[in-house]
Amino acid sequence: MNTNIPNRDHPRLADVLSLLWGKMAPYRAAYLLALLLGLIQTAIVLYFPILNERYFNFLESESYADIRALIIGSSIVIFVLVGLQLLGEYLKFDAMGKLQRDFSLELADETQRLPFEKSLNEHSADLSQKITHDTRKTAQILFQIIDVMGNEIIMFLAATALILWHEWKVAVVILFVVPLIVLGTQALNKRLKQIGVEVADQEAKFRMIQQDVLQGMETVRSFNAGRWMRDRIFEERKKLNRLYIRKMFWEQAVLFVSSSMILLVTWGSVLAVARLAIIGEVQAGTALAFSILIWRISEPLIYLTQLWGGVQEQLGSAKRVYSVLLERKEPAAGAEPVANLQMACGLSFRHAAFAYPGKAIFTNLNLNVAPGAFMALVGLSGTGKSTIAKVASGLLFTGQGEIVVNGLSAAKDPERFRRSVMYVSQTPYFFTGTISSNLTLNRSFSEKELASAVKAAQADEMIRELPDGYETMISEKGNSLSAGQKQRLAIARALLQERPVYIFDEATSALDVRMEWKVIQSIKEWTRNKGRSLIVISHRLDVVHDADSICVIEKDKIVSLGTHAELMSNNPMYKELFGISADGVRCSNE
Ligand SMILES: Nc1ncnc2c1ncn2[C@@H]1O[C@H](COP(=O)(O)OP(=O)(O)OP(=O)(O)O)[C@@H](O)[C@H]1O
Repeated sequence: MNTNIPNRDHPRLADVLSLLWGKMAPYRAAYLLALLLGLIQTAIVLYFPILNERYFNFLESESYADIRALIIGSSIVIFVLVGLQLLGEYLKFDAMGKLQRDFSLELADETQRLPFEKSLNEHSADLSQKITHDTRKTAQILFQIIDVMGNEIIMFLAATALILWHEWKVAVVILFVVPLIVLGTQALNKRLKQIGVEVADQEAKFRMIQQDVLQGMETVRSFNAGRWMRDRIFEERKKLNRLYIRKMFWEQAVLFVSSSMILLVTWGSVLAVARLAIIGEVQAGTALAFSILIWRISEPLIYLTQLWGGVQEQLGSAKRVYSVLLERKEPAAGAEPVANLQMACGLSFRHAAFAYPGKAIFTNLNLNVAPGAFMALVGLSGTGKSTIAKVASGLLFTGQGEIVVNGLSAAKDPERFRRSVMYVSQTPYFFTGTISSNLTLNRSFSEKELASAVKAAQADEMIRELPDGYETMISEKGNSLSAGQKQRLAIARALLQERPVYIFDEATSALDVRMEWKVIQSIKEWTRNKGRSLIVISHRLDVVHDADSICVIEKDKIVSLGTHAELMSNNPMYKELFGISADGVRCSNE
Protein backbone atom coordinates (compact mmCIF):
# COMPACT_ATOMS: atom_id res chain seq x y z
CA MET A 1 0.00 0.00 0.00
CA ASN A 2 1.22 3.49 -0.79
CA THR A 3 2.90 4.84 2.32
CA ASN A 4 3.31 8.38 0.98
CA ILE A 5 -0.24 9.38 1.76
CA PRO A 6 -0.42 12.94 3.03
CA ASN A 7 -2.05 13.04 6.45
CA ARG A 8 -4.89 15.41 5.59
CA ASP A 9 -8.41 15.34 6.87
CA HIS A 10 -9.88 15.54 3.38
CA PRO A 11 -7.88 13.92 0.57
CA ARG A 12 -7.10 16.26 -2.32
CA LEU A 13 -8.08 15.22 -5.83
CA ALA A 14 -4.41 15.28 -6.91
CA ASP A 15 -3.45 12.90 -4.05
CA VAL A 16 -6.24 10.47 -4.90
CA LEU A 17 -5.31 10.51 -8.60
CA SER A 18 -1.65 9.90 -7.85
CA LEU A 19 -2.52 6.99 -5.50
CA LEU A 20 -4.80 5.39 -8.11
CA TRP A 21 -2.38 6.00 -10.98
CA GLY A 22 0.30 4.17 -8.97
CA LYS A 23 -2.00 1.20 -8.50
CA MET A 24 -2.78 1.18 -12.21
CA ALA A 25 0.87 0.41 -13.05
CA PRO A 26 0.31 -3.23 -14.21
CA TYR A 27 -2.67 -2.27 -16.42
CA ARG A 28 -1.50 1.17 -17.53
CA ALA A 29 -0.32 0.18 -21.03
CA ALA A 30 -3.64 -1.53 -21.86
CA TYR A 31 -5.55 1.41 -20.41
CA LEU A 32 -3.59 3.98 -22.40
CA LEU A 33 -4.27 1.99 -25.57
CA ALA A 34 -7.97 1.98 -24.61
CA LEU A 35 -7.84 5.76 -24.21
CA LEU A 36 -6.29 6.09 -27.64
CA LEU A 37 -9.01 3.90 -29.15
CA GLY A 38 -11.58 5.96 -27.23
CA LEU A 39 -10.51 8.99 -29.26
CA ILE A 40 -12.02 7.25 -32.29
CA GLN A 41 -15.48 8.06 -31.00
CA THR A 42 -14.52 11.73 -30.77
CA ALA A 43 -13.14 11.54 -34.31
CA ILE A 44 -16.36 9.95 -35.63
CA VAL A 45 -18.56 12.54 -33.93
CA LEU A 46 -16.44 15.39 -35.24
CA TYR A 47 -16.35 13.89 -38.72
CA PHE A 48 -20.15 14.13 -39.10
CA PRO A 49 -20.36 17.94 -39.47
CA ILE A 50 -17.57 17.78 -42.07
CA LEU A 51 -19.41 14.95 -43.88
CA ASN A 52 -22.57 17.08 -43.86
CA GLU A 53 -20.70 20.12 -45.11
CA ARG A 54 -19.21 18.17 -48.06
CA TYR A 55 -22.55 16.49 -48.79
CA PHE A 56 -24.36 19.83 -49.01
CA ASN A 57 -21.59 21.41 -51.07
CA PHE A 58 -21.63 18.39 -53.49
CA LEU A 59 -25.42 18.79 -53.68
CA GLU A 60 -24.94 22.42 -54.70
CA SER A 61 -22.41 21.36 -57.39
CA GLU A 62 -24.80 18.47 -58.45
CA SER A 63 -22.01 15.86 -58.37
CA TYR A 64 -23.72 12.48 -57.60
CA ALA A 65 -20.52 10.40 -58.15
CA ASP A 66 -18.73 12.45 -55.46
CA ILE A 67 -21.64 11.98 -53.05
CA ARG A 68 -21.62 8.19 -53.63
CA ALA A 69 -17.84 7.98 -53.09
CA LEU A 70 -18.16 10.13 -49.96
CA ILE A 71 -20.90 7.91 -48.43
CA ILE A 72 -19.27 4.53 -49.31
CA GLY A 73 -15.80 5.67 -48.21
CA SER A 74 -17.12 7.14 -44.95
CA SER A 75 -19.17 3.99 -44.18
CA ILE A 76 -16.13 1.70 -44.57
CA VAL A 77 -13.93 3.92 -42.38
CA ILE A 78 -16.60 4.28 -39.69
CA PHE A 79 -17.25 0.51 -39.72
CA VAL A 80 -13.56 -0.24 -39.02
CA LEU A 81 -13.33 2.51 -36.39
CA VAL A 82 -16.38 1.21 -34.50
CA GLY A 83 -14.73 -2.26 -34.32
CA LEU A 84 -11.59 -0.71 -32.84
CA GLN A 85 -13.72 1.28 -30.44
CA LEU A 86 -15.26 -1.97 -29.15
CA LEU A 87 -11.77 -3.30 -28.43
CA GLY A 88 -11.01 -0.06 -26.56
CA GLU A 89 -14.14 -0.43 -24.43
CA TYR A 90 -13.13 -4.00 -23.52
CA LEU A 91 -9.60 -2.92 -22.50
CA LYS A 92 -10.97 -0.03 -20.46
CA PHE A 93 -13.51 -2.12 -18.56
CA ASP A 94 -10.92 -4.80 -17.93
CA ALA A 95 -8.43 -2.27 -16.47
CA MET A 96 -11.19 -0.61 -14.41
CA GLY A 97 -12.38 -3.94 -12.96
CA LYS A 98 -8.81 -4.96 -12.09
CA LEU A 99 -8.04 -1.64 -10.40
CA GLN A 100 -11.24 -1.84 -8.34
CA ARG A 101 -10.48 -5.47 -7.42
CA ASP A 102 -6.87 -4.67 -6.34
CA PHE A 103 -7.87 -1.57 -4.41
CA SER A 104 -10.62 -3.39 -2.56
CA LEU A 105 -8.30 -6.33 -1.75
CA GLU A 106 -5.59 -3.99 -0.52
CA LEU A 107 -8.02 -2.18 1.74
CA ALA A 108 -9.23 -5.53 3.08
CA ASP A 109 -5.59 -6.41 3.84
CA GLU A 110 -5.08 -3.05 5.52
CA THR A 111 -8.21 -3.66 7.61
CA GLN A 112 -6.72 -6.99 8.74
CA ARG A 113 -3.70 -5.04 10.00
CA LEU A 114 -5.71 -2.44 11.94
CA PRO A 115 -5.07 -2.55 15.67
CA PHE A 116 -7.34 -5.34 16.95
CA GLU A 117 -9.02 -3.13 19.57
CA LYS A 118 -9.84 -0.63 16.80
CA SER A 119 -11.51 -3.25 14.61
CA LEU A 120 -13.35 -4.64 17.66
CA ASN A 121 -14.90 -1.25 18.25
CA GLU A 122 -15.80 -0.48 14.60
CA HIS A 123 -19.00 -1.81 13.11
CA SER A 124 -18.28 -4.58 10.61
CA ALA A 125 -20.88 -3.10 8.22
CA ASP A 126 -18.99 0.19 8.18
CA LEU A 127 -15.69 -1.55 7.40
CA SER A 128 -17.35 -3.68 4.76
CA GLN A 129 -18.87 -0.55 3.15
CA LYS A 130 -15.39 0.99 3.01
CA ILE A 131 -13.85 -2.14 1.47
CA THR A 132 -16.51 -2.67 -1.20
CA HIS A 133 -18.57 0.44 -1.99
CA ASP A 134 -16.11 3.22 -1.07
CA THR A 135 -13.09 1.69 -2.85
CA ARG A 136 -15.21 1.22 -5.99
CA LYS A 137 -16.37 4.85 -5.93
CA THR A 138 -12.85 6.12 -5.22
CA ALA A 139 -11.39 4.10 -8.11
CA GLN A 140 -14.05 5.57 -10.40
CA ILE A 141 -12.49 9.02 -9.87
CA LEU A 142 -9.50 8.04 -12.01
CA PHE A 143 -11.73 6.91 -14.89
CA GLN A 144 -14.06 9.88 -14.58
CA ILE A 145 -11.15 12.31 -14.74
CA ILE A 146 -8.90 10.68 -17.32
CA ASP A 147 -11.31 8.82 -19.48
CA VAL A 148 -14.69 10.52 -19.49
CA MET A 149 -13.54 14.06 -18.70
CA GLY A 150 -10.46 13.60 -20.89
CA ASN A 151 -12.68 12.59 -23.82
CA GLU A 152 -15.05 15.48 -23.29
CA ILE A 153 -12.16 17.95 -23.04
CA ILE A 154 -10.64 16.60 -26.26
CA MET A 155 -14.04 16.82 -27.95
CA PHE A 156 -14.38 20.40 -26.73
CA LEU A 157 -10.89 21.42 -27.87
CA ALA A 158 -11.18 19.71 -31.26
CA ALA A 159 -14.59 21.27 -31.94
CA THR A 160 -13.23 24.66 -30.84
CA ALA A 161 -10.27 24.22 -33.22
CA LEU A 162 -12.64 23.40 -36.08
CA ILE A 163 -14.75 26.45 -35.29
CA LEU A 164 -11.57 28.50 -35.06
CA TRP A 165 -10.86 27.35 -38.59
CA HIS A 166 -14.38 28.34 -39.72
CA GLU A 167 -15.01 31.45 -37.59
CA TRP A 168 -12.16 32.46 -35.24
CA LYS A 169 -13.98 35.29 -33.37
CA VAL A 170 -16.66 32.91 -32.09
CA ALA A 171 -14.01 30.42 -30.92
CA VAL A 172 -12.21 33.12 -28.91
CA VAL A 173 -15.47 34.08 -27.14
CA ILE A 174 -16.08 30.41 -26.28
CA LEU A 175 -12.60 29.93 -24.85
CA PHE A 176 -13.09 33.07 -22.76
CA VAL A 177 -16.32 31.69 -21.23
CA VAL A 178 -14.72 28.49 -19.85
CA PRO A 179 -12.85 30.05 -16.89
CA LEU A 180 -15.98 32.00 -16.02
CA ILE A 181 -17.96 28.74 -15.72
CA VAL A 182 -15.25 27.15 -13.53
CA LEU A 183 -15.21 30.16 -11.19
CA GLY A 184 -19.00 30.44 -11.17
CA THR A 185 -19.52 26.85 -10.05
CA GLN A 186 -16.58 26.49 -7.62
CA ALA A 187 -18.47 27.44 -4.45
CA LEU A 188 -21.31 25.10 -5.44
CA ASN A 189 -18.84 22.26 -6.01
CA LYS A 190 -17.34 22.74 -2.53
CA ARG A 191 -20.80 22.24 -1.08
CA LEU A 192 -21.24 19.09 -3.18
CA LYS A 193 -17.98 17.68 -1.83
CA GLN A 194 -19.18 18.11 1.77
CA ILE A 195 -22.54 16.48 0.93
CA GLY A 196 -20.59 13.61 -0.68
CA VAL A 197 -18.96 12.87 2.70
CA GLU A 198 -22.30 13.08 4.51
CA VAL A 199 -23.98 10.76 1.99
CA ALA A 200 -21.17 8.15 2.25
CA ASP A 201 -21.30 8.22 6.08
CA GLN A 202 -25.09 7.97 6.17
CA GLU A 203 -25.12 5.10 3.64
CA ALA A 204 -22.72 3.23 5.96
CA LYS A 205 -24.88 3.98 9.00
CA PHE A 206 -27.97 2.71 7.20
CA ARG A 207 -26.14 -0.48 6.31
CA MET A 208 -24.99 -0.95 9.93
CA ILE A 209 -28.56 -0.87 11.23
CA GLN A 210 -29.72 -3.29 8.54
CA GLN A 211 -26.91 -5.69 9.43
CA ASP A 212 -27.70 -5.41 13.15
CA VAL A 213 -31.31 -6.36 12.47
CA LEU A 214 -30.29 -9.41 10.44
CA GLN A 215 -27.57 -10.57 12.82
CA GLY A 216 -29.68 -9.94 15.91
CA MET A 217 -32.76 -11.67 14.47
CA GLU A 218 -33.03 -13.99 17.49
CA THR A 219 -33.06 -11.07 19.95
CA VAL A 220 -35.34 -8.98 17.74
CA ARG A 221 -37.91 -11.78 17.57
CA SER A 222 -37.63 -12.87 21.21
CA PHE A 223 -38.13 -9.32 22.46
CA ASN A 224 -40.74 -8.44 19.85
CA ALA A 225 -38.42 -5.60 18.91
CA GLY A 226 -39.27 -5.75 15.18
CA ARG A 227 -41.26 -2.53 15.22
CA TRP A 228 -38.50 -0.62 17.04
CA MET A 229 -35.94 -1.89 14.55
CA ARG A 230 -38.20 -1.05 11.63
CA ASP A 231 -38.61 2.51 12.97
CA ARG A 232 -34.82 2.86 13.28
CA ILE A 233 -34.34 1.66 9.70
CA PHE A 234 -37.09 4.04 8.57
CA GLU A 235 -35.46 7.01 10.38
CA GLU A 236 -32.01 6.34 8.95
CA ARG A 237 -33.43 5.87 5.45
CA LYS A 238 -35.37 9.11 5.85
CA LYS A 239 -32.12 10.93 6.69
CA LEU A 240 -30.45 9.30 3.68
CA ASN A 241 -33.29 10.37 1.38
CA ARG A 242 -33.00 13.94 2.67
CA LEU A 243 -29.29 13.89 1.87
CA TYR A 244 -29.96 12.48 -1.61
CA ILE A 245 -32.40 15.33 -2.23
CA ARG A 246 -29.87 17.92 -0.99
CA LYS A 247 -27.25 16.35 -3.22
CA MET A 248 -29.61 16.43 -6.18
CA PHE A 249 -30.44 20.10 -5.44
CA TRP A 250 -26.78 21.19 -5.43
CA GLU A 251 -26.03 19.10 -8.53
CA GLN A 252 -28.90 20.78 -10.32
CA ALA A 253 -27.71 24.19 -9.11
CA VAL A 254 -24.28 23.55 -10.65
CA LEU A 255 -25.94 22.34 -13.82
CA PHE A 256 -28.29 25.34 -13.97
CA VAL A 257 -25.52 27.93 -13.54
CA SER A 258 -23.17 26.31 -16.04
CA SER A 259 -25.86 25.43 -18.62
CA SER A 260 -27.30 28.96 -18.60
CA MET A 261 -23.91 30.51 -19.30
CA ILE A 262 -23.09 27.95 -21.99
CA LEU A 263 -26.47 28.19 -23.72
CA LEU A 264 -26.32 31.96 -23.79
CA VAL A 265 -23.01 31.86 -25.64
CA THR A 266 -24.17 29.03 -27.93
CA TRP A 267 -27.36 30.72 -29.09
CA GLY A 268 -25.53 34.02 -29.49
CA SER A 269 -22.98 32.35 -31.79
CA VAL A 270 -25.68 30.58 -33.82
CA LEU A 271 -27.42 33.92 -34.38
CA ALA A 272 -24.15 35.59 -35.41
CA VAL A 273 -23.35 32.88 -38.00
CA ALA A 274 -26.95 32.90 -39.30
CA ARG A 275 -26.56 36.60 -39.98
CA LEU A 276 -23.28 36.02 -41.82
CA ALA A 277 -24.99 33.29 -43.95
CA ILE A 278 -27.91 35.59 -44.79
CA ILE A 279 -25.65 38.38 -45.99
CA GLY A 280 -23.76 35.75 -48.05
CA GLU A 281 -20.45 35.82 -46.17
CA VAL A 282 -20.53 32.04 -45.47
CA GLN A 283 -21.91 29.10 -47.52
CA ALA A 284 -25.05 27.17 -46.35
CA GLY A 285 -22.97 23.97 -45.76
CA THR A 286 -20.49 25.90 -43.62
CA ALA A 287 -23.32 27.43 -41.56
CA LEU A 288 -24.78 23.93 -41.06
CA ALA A 289 -21.36 22.53 -40.01
CA PHE A 290 -20.98 25.45 -37.62
CA SER A 291 -24.34 24.92 -35.94
CA ILE A 292 -23.52 21.21 -35.45
CA LEU A 293 -20.02 21.99 -34.13
CA ILE A 294 -21.23 24.62 -31.69
CA TRP A 295 -23.30 21.89 -29.98
CA ARG A 296 -20.19 19.68 -29.93
CA ILE A 297 -18.70 22.43 -27.78
CA SER A 298 -21.59 23.21 -25.49
CA GLU A 299 -22.64 19.58 -24.80
CA PRO A 300 -19.23 18.52 -23.46
CA LEU A 301 -19.05 21.68 -21.38
CA ILE A 302 -22.41 20.97 -19.73
CA TYR A 303 -21.51 17.29 -19.30
CA LEU A 304 -18.12 18.24 -17.78
CA THR A 305 -19.67 20.39 -15.07
CA GLN A 306 -22.06 17.52 -14.26
CA LEU A 307 -19.19 15.04 -14.06
CA TRP A 308 -17.18 17.38 -11.89
CA GLY A 309 -20.05 17.37 -9.40
CA GLY A 310 -19.94 13.53 -9.44
CA VAL A 311 -16.20 13.58 -8.71
CA GLN A 312 -16.81 15.81 -5.66
CA GLU A 313 -19.23 13.21 -4.35
CA GLN A 314 -16.77 10.38 -4.99
CA LEU A 315 -14.18 12.29 -2.97
CA GLY A 316 -16.51 11.74 0.00
CA SER A 317 -15.97 7.99 -0.40
CA ALA A 318 -12.22 8.60 -0.81
CA LYS A 319 -12.20 10.32 2.58
CA ARG A 320 -13.65 7.16 4.19
CA VAL A 321 -11.09 4.96 2.40
CA TYR A 322 -8.29 7.26 3.61
CA SER A 323 -9.55 6.92 7.20
CA VAL A 324 -8.39 3.26 7.00
CA LEU A 325 -5.23 3.99 5.00
CA LEU A 326 -4.07 6.62 7.49
CA GLU A 327 -4.81 4.55 10.61
CA ARG A 328 -1.86 3.08 12.55
CA LYS A 329 -1.22 -0.53 11.46
CA GLU A 330 0.42 -3.67 12.69
CA PRO A 331 3.90 -4.03 11.20
CA ALA A 332 3.79 -6.13 8.02
CA ALA A 333 5.01 -9.72 8.30
CA GLY A 334 8.59 -10.47 7.38
CA ALA A 335 8.87 -12.66 4.26
CA GLU A 336 11.42 -15.10 5.71
CA PRO A 337 10.22 -18.03 7.86
CA VAL A 338 10.84 -17.95 11.62
CA ALA A 339 14.30 -19.39 12.18
CA ASN A 340 14.59 -22.08 14.87
CA LEU A 341 10.96 -22.06 15.94
CA GLN A 342 11.22 -23.97 19.21
CA MET A 343 8.15 -26.08 19.94
CA ALA A 344 9.11 -26.26 23.62
CA CYS A 345 9.19 -22.64 24.65
CA GLY A 346 7.54 -20.46 27.25
CA LEU A 347 5.84 -17.08 27.14
CA SER A 348 6.81 -13.96 29.11
CA PHE A 349 5.12 -10.68 29.93
CA ARG A 350 7.82 -8.11 30.70
CA HIS A 351 6.65 -4.93 32.46
CA ALA A 352 3.64 -4.97 30.15
CA ALA A 353 0.77 -2.48 30.27
CA PHE A 354 -2.47 -2.45 28.31
CA ALA A 355 -5.38 -0.02 28.07
CA TYR A 356 -8.52 0.11 25.96
CA PRO A 357 -9.31 3.68 24.91
CA GLY A 358 -9.78 5.49 28.21
CA LYS A 359 -9.53 2.35 30.35
CA ALA A 360 -6.32 0.83 31.75
CA ILE A 361 -6.59 -2.95 32.16
CA PHE A 362 -3.16 -3.78 33.59
CA THR A 363 0.08 -1.95 34.28
CA ASN A 364 3.56 -3.39 34.79
CA LEU A 365 2.52 -7.02 34.38
CA ASN A 366 5.31 -9.59 34.75
CA LEU A 367 4.39 -13.19 34.15
CA ASN A 368 6.30 -16.25 32.95
CA VAL A 369 4.84 -19.45 31.58
CA ALA A 370 7.66 -22.00 31.54
CA PRO A 371 8.17 -24.26 28.49
CA GLY A 372 5.75 -27.18 28.65
CA ALA A 373 4.00 -25.77 31.75
CA PHE A 374 0.25 -25.62 32.40
CA MET A 375 -1.02 -22.35 33.86
CA ALA A 376 -4.59 -21.45 34.80
CA LEU A 377 -5.90 -17.88 34.82
CA VAL A 378 -8.84 -17.42 37.18
CA GLY A 379 -10.78 -14.53 38.66
CA LEU A 380 -14.12 -12.77 38.75
CA SER A 381 -15.90 -11.57 35.62
CA GLY A 382 -14.57 -8.44 33.94
CA THR A 383 -11.20 -8.47 35.75
CA GLY A 384 -9.19 -8.68 32.51
CA LYS A 385 -8.45 -12.40 31.95
CA SER A 386 -9.51 -12.40 28.28
CA THR A 387 -7.62 -9.18 27.70
CA ILE A 388 -4.43 -10.75 29.12
CA ALA A 389 -5.04 -13.82 26.90
CA LYS A 390 -5.51 -11.68 23.78
CA VAL A 391 -2.38 -9.70 24.56
CA ALA A 392 -0.49 -12.97 25.12
CA SER A 393 -1.74 -14.19 21.71
CA GLY A 394 -0.49 -11.10 19.87
CA LEU A 395 -4.02 -9.90 19.06
CA LEU A 396 -3.96 -6.82 21.30
CA PHE A 397 -0.76 -4.82 21.75
CA THR A 398 0.78 -3.54 24.92
CA GLY A 399 1.40 0.16 25.17
CA GLN A 400 4.51 -0.46 27.29
CA GLY A 401 6.76 -3.42 27.99
CA GLU A 402 6.69 -6.50 25.80
CA ILE A 403 5.43 -10.03 25.37
CA VAL A 404 7.99 -12.52 24.14
CA VAL A 405 7.71 -16.03 22.70
CA ASN A 406 10.51 -17.82 20.91
CA GLY A 407 12.58 -14.64 21.04
CA LEU A 408 9.89 -12.80 19.06
CA SER A 409 8.22 -9.66 20.39
CA ALA A 410 4.45 -9.42 19.82
CA ALA A 411 4.54 -5.70 19.10
CA LYS A 412 7.54 -5.78 16.78
CA ASP A 413 6.67 -8.83 14.70
CA PRO A 414 3.02 -9.69 15.42
CA GLU A 415 2.36 -11.95 12.49
CA ARG A 416 5.35 -14.22 13.15
CA PHE A 417 4.71 -14.01 16.92
CA ARG A 418 1.21 -15.39 16.34
CA ARG A 419 2.68 -18.46 14.63
CA SER A 420 3.88 -19.49 18.11
CA VAL A 421 0.64 -18.98 20.03
CA MET A 422 -2.78 -20.50 19.41
CA TYR A 423 -5.73 -18.64 20.96
CA VAL A 424 -9.15 -20.27 21.25
CA SER A 425 -12.02 -18.08 22.42
CA GLN A 426 -15.33 -18.91 24.05
CA THR A 427 -17.22 -17.94 20.89
CA PRO A 428 -15.21 -19.31 17.95
CA TYR A 429 -15.95 -18.14 14.43
CA PHE A 430 -16.82 -20.53 11.59
CA PHE A 431 -16.80 -19.76 7.91
CA THR A 432 -19.50 -20.84 5.49
CA GLY A 433 -18.28 -24.22 4.19
CA THR A 434 -17.81 -27.83 5.28
CA ILE A 435 -16.74 -29.07 8.72
CA SER A 436 -13.55 -30.31 7.08
CA SER A 437 -12.68 -26.93 5.48
CA ASN A 438 -13.34 -25.20 8.81
CA LEU A 439 -11.01 -27.60 10.61
CA THR A 440 -8.11 -27.39 8.17
CA LEU A 441 -8.57 -23.77 6.99
CA ASN A 442 -7.09 -24.70 3.62
CA ARG A 443 -3.92 -26.32 5.01
CA SER A 444 -3.14 -29.97 4.34
CA PHE A 445 -3.13 -32.51 7.12
CA SER A 446 -2.97 -36.29 6.94
CA GLU A 447 -6.11 -38.23 7.88
CA LYS A 448 -4.28 -39.50 10.95
CA GLU A 449 -3.44 -35.96 12.15
CA LEU A 450 -7.02 -34.83 11.59
CA ALA A 451 -8.54 -37.83 13.36
CA SER A 452 -6.18 -37.52 16.32
CA ALA A 453 -6.94 -33.79 16.90
CA VAL A 454 -10.67 -34.40 16.53
CA LYS A 455 -10.50 -37.28 19.03
CA ALA A 456 -8.53 -35.17 21.53
CA ALA A 457 -11.28 -32.52 21.33
CA GLN A 458 -13.91 -35.25 21.93
CA ALA A 459 -15.50 -34.26 18.61
CA ASP A 460 -15.13 -37.56 16.68
CA GLU A 461 -18.47 -39.06 17.63
CA MET A 462 -20.26 -35.79 17.10
CA ILE A 463 -18.87 -35.43 13.54
CA ARG A 464 -19.73 -39.07 12.74
CA GLU A 465 -23.36 -38.39 13.70
CA LEU A 466 -23.68 -35.39 11.36
CA PRO A 467 -25.53 -36.16 8.07
CA ASP A 468 -22.44 -35.89 5.85
CA GLY A 469 -19.72 -36.30 8.47
CA TYR A 470 -16.70 -34.13 7.67
CA GLU A 471 -18.44 -32.92 4.49
CA THR A 472 -21.46 -31.51 6.34
CA MET A 473 -21.99 -27.87 5.40
CA ILE A 474 -21.93 -25.32 8.20
CA SER A 475 -24.15 -22.28 7.75
CA GLU A 476 -23.03 -18.68 8.38
CA LYS A 477 -21.06 -18.33 11.66
CA GLY A 478 -21.70 -22.03 12.43
CA ASN A 479 -25.35 -21.31 13.24
CA SER A 480 -26.35 -24.88 12.38
CA LEU A 481 -24.26 -26.24 15.28
CA SER A 482 -24.84 -26.17 19.03
CA ALA A 483 -22.57 -23.96 21.15
CA GLY A 484 -20.88 -27.07 22.63
CA GLN A 485 -20.34 -28.60 19.16
CA LYS A 486 -18.77 -25.36 17.95
CA GLN A 487 -16.43 -25.24 20.94
CA ARG A 488 -15.23 -28.83 20.40
CA LEU A 489 -14.63 -28.19 16.70
CA ALA A 490 -12.69 -25.03 17.56
CA ILE A 491 -10.49 -27.01 19.98
CA ALA A 492 -9.84 -29.68 17.33
CA ARG A 493 -8.98 -26.94 14.81
CA ALA A 494 -6.51 -25.41 17.28
CA LEU A 495 -4.83 -28.70 18.18
CA LEU A 496 -4.27 -29.42 14.48
CA GLN A 497 -1.92 -26.45 14.30
CA GLU A 498 1.58 -27.04 15.64
CA ARG A 499 2.14 -24.23 18.16
CA PRO A 500 4.45 -24.04 21.18
CA VAL A 501 1.82 -22.22 23.29
CA TYR A 502 -1.95 -22.89 23.47
CA ILE A 503 -4.39 -20.53 25.18
CA PHE A 504 -7.95 -21.69 25.82
CA ASP A 505 -10.13 -18.76 26.95
CA GLU A 506 -13.25 -20.32 28.49
CA ALA A 507 -13.15 -22.51 25.39
CA THR A 508 -15.17 -25.29 27.05
CA SER A 509 -17.75 -23.12 28.84
CA ALA A 510 -20.69 -24.44 26.78
CA LEU A 511 -19.97 -28.11 27.48
CA ASP A 512 -21.69 -30.17 30.15
CA VAL A 513 -19.57 -30.72 33.25
CA ARG A 514 -18.63 -34.28 32.34
CA MET A 515 -17.69 -33.41 28.76
CA GLU A 516 -15.78 -30.32 29.88
CA TRP A 517 -13.72 -32.41 32.30
CA LYS A 518 -12.98 -34.98 29.55
CA VAL A 519 -11.97 -32.29 27.03
CA ILE A 520 -9.70 -30.44 29.48
CA GLN A 521 -8.01 -33.72 30.49
CA SER A 522 -7.50 -34.53 26.84
CA ILE A 523 -5.99 -31.09 26.09
CA LYS A 524 -3.65 -31.40 29.08
CA GLU A 525 -2.50 -34.83 27.95
CA TRP A 526 -2.03 -33.65 24.35
CA THR A 527 0.08 -30.62 25.31
CA ARG A 528 2.05 -32.53 27.99
CA ASN A 529 2.94 -35.36 25.58
CA LYS A 530 4.14 -32.85 23.00
CA GLY A 531 5.92 -30.60 25.53
CA ARG A 532 3.76 -27.55 24.69
CA SER A 533 2.81 -24.76 27.10
CA LEU A 534 -0.84 -24.46 28.05
CA ILE A 535 -2.83 -21.55 29.49
CA VAL A 536 -6.46 -22.18 30.41
CA ILE A 537 -8.95 -19.54 31.54
CA SER A 538 -11.93 -21.04 33.31
CA HIS A 539 -14.58 -20.16 35.86
CA ARG A 540 -14.81 -23.88 36.78
CA LEU A 541 -11.82 -24.07 39.10
CA ASP A 542 -12.19 -27.79 39.74
CA VAL A 543 -11.14 -28.55 36.14
CA VAL A 544 -7.95 -26.49 36.33
CA HIS A 545 -6.97 -27.03 39.97
CA ASP A 546 -4.15 -29.42 38.95
CA ALA A 547 -2.36 -26.72 36.88
CA ASP A 548 1.38 -26.24 37.55
CA SER A 549 0.54 -22.72 38.60
CA ILE A 550 -2.70 -20.79 39.04
CA CYS A 551 -2.79 -17.07 38.53
CA VAL A 552 -5.58 -15.21 40.32
CA ILE A 553 -6.56 -11.92 38.67
CA GLU A 554 -8.39 -9.36 40.69
CA LYS A 555 -9.11 -5.72 39.83
CA ASP A 556 -6.95 -5.88 36.70
CA LYS A 557 -3.80 -7.20 38.37
CA ILE A 558 -2.35 -10.50 39.50
CA VAL A 559 -2.99 -10.86 43.19
CA SER A 560 -1.69 -14.41 43.72
CA LEU A 561 0.29 -16.96 41.83
CA GLY A 562 0.80 -20.47 43.15
CA THR A 563 -0.37 -24.06 43.15
CA HIS A 564 -3.87 -25.08 44.16
CA ALA A 565 -2.69 -26.11 47.63
CA GLU A 566 -0.88 -22.80 48.15
CA LEU A 567 -3.82 -20.70 47.03
CA MET A 568 -6.27 -22.68 49.15
CA SER A 569 -4.22 -21.69 52.17
CA ASN A 570 -3.36 -18.08 51.31
CA ASN A 571 -6.09 -16.69 49.01
CA PRO A 572 -9.57 -16.58 50.55
CA MET A 573 -11.23 -15.53 47.31
CA TYR A 574 -9.73 -18.49 45.45
CA LYS A 575 -10.81 -20.80 48.25
CA GLU A 576 -14.35 -19.45 48.06
CA LEU A 577 -14.53 -19.69 44.23
CA PHE A 578 -13.13 -23.22 44.29
CA GLY A 579 -15.68 -24.24 46.93
CA ILE A 580 -18.59 -22.88 44.83
CA SER A 581 -17.24 -24.52 41.68
CA ALA A 582 -16.77 -27.91 43.36
CA ASP A 583 -20.26 -27.68 44.94
CA GLY A 584 -21.70 -26.97 41.52
CA VAL A 585 -20.08 -30.08 40.11
CA ARG A 586 -21.31 -32.14 43.02
CA CYS A 587 -24.87 -30.82 42.56
CA SER A 588 -24.85 -31.55 38.84
CA ASN A 589 -23.58 -35.06 39.51
CA GLU A 590 -26.34 -35.77 42.06
N1 LIG B 1 -13.06 -3.92 23.05
C1 LIG B 1 -13.12 -3.36 24.26
N2 LIG B 1 -13.13 -2.01 24.36
C2 LIG B 1 -13.18 -1.42 25.57
N3 LIG B 1 -13.22 -2.08 26.75
C3 LIG B 1 -13.22 -3.42 26.72
C4 LIG B 1 -13.17 -4.13 25.47
N4 LIG B 1 -13.17 -5.46 25.76
C5 LIG B 1 -13.23 -5.57 27.10
N5 LIG B 1 -13.26 -4.35 27.69
C6 LIG B 1 -13.30 -4.07 29.14
O1 LIG B 1 -12.12 -4.60 29.74
C7 LIG B 1 -12.41 -5.15 31.00
C8 LIG B 1 -11.85 -6.59 31.07
O2 LIG B 1 -12.58 -7.39 30.14
P1 LIG B 1 -12.17 -8.91 29.89
O3 LIG B 1 -13.06 -9.43 28.84
O4 LIG B 1 -10.72 -9.00 29.69
O5 LIG B 1 -12.55 -9.54 31.32
P2 LIG B 1 -12.66 -11.08 31.75
O6 LIG B 1 -11.97 -11.18 33.06
O7 LIG B 1 -12.18 -11.97 30.67
O8 LIG B 1 -14.22 -11.21 31.90
P3 LIG B 1 -15.15 -12.54 31.83
O9 LIG B 1 -14.70 -13.46 32.92
O10 LIG B 1 -16.51 -11.97 32.09
O11 LIG B 1 -15.00 -13.10 30.46
C9 LIG B 1 -13.92 -5.09 31.16
O12 LIG B 1 -14.21 -4.02 32.05
C10 LIG B 1 -14.46 -4.79 29.78
O13 LIG B 1 -15.58 -3.94 29.83
